[in-house]
Amino acid sequence: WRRNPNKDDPPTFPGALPLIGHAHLILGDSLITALGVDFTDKNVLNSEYVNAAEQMFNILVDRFQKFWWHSHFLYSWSSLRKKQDQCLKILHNMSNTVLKKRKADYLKNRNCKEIDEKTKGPKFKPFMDLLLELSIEKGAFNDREIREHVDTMIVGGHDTSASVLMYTMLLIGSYPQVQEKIFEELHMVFGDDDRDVTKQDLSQLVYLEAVLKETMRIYPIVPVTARRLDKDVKLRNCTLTKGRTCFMFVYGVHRHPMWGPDSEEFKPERWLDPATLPECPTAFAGFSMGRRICIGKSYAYMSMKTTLAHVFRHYRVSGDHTQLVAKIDVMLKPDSGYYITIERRQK
Ligand code: HEM
Repeated sequence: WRRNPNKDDPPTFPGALPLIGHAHLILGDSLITALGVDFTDKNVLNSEYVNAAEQMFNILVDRFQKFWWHSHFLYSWSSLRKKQDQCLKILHNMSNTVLKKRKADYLKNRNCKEIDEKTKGPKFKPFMDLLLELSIEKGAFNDREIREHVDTMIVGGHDTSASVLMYTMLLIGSYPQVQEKIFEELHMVFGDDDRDVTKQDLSQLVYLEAVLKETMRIYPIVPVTARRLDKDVKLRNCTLTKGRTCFMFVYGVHRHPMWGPDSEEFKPERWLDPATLPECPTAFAGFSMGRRICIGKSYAYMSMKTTLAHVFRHYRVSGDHTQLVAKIDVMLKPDSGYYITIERRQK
């Protein structure tokens, strides 16, 4: 199925999986656990929000590319700024709604929760409830600060795992021998059973994890990261001065010669032998690195492995990564759509 850039178009191959729907499920699941709100409910995560988030990324890149808009004064008069305000209104509206709803629920259930915890032990708490607890019980955050965390969480968890899954399927579809190895590993763990995936299963899906890592190396969906320097940083030939913003080109780091002469090739096996990986611990920055590394990393691996374990037990994917034209933006997005076909495996 070629994922058409026009998301409303139906899949063109019979029997194709509703991947767009699934992408939303992944996003929905991660945000239920993070924010405690059901984002698979179309009234909560609607296309208006998704479009606004996508447009916001485009606006950021557009402003960055036009130096005259770097001036706050000139930018404040631009049409782009107007568009930005409209998008932000939609985005903030969403995080405010989430915040209001959870806060009301939190206050309503506060007493029951205390009794519950005393009698039944601690229960699972979404990240959002932890923020609210710190805010309401300890005064650690005000509403604006919580809302900003909610914004970060929605943007951080939005479309990331879904995009990585699309790239992974494209590469798996382009390398049939990789697909067969995945199938064999799945068969070893699950046999012919169509059961759900457990945490213990996930730790056994070593090759599948290597495939995910290799995909994120070749196609890092956050291809560039930015940091504002809070002190001077001395490099070999120059010093980056405090107060500047630096951009790190993750896409380039992932294809650097330190990965070996085959750095441009898709080889999941390299992840199975530490000797074939670069010595530098930050050579892989698919989830960024350091203190601000992605907080959803472990969750993302679990959800992506679970999804792939379900898909590849039943379906065979064909793809052609050579047709992919990717565009480096805030996220690495395909300009060409994804060339993927899916068919059911014969029993
Ligand atoms: C394969 C999936 C994912 C990838 C590749 C990914 C990648 C990243 C990257 C590269 C950053 C750092 C951005 C920077 O340094 O400027 C980041 C930050 C973040 N991610 Fe993820 N992410 C994924 C999934 C998720 C999920 C599922 C969630 C939430 C449930 C999440 C929540 C966050 C948050 C909150 C931050 C900001 C952390 C901070 O600034 O301290 N991510 N992610």
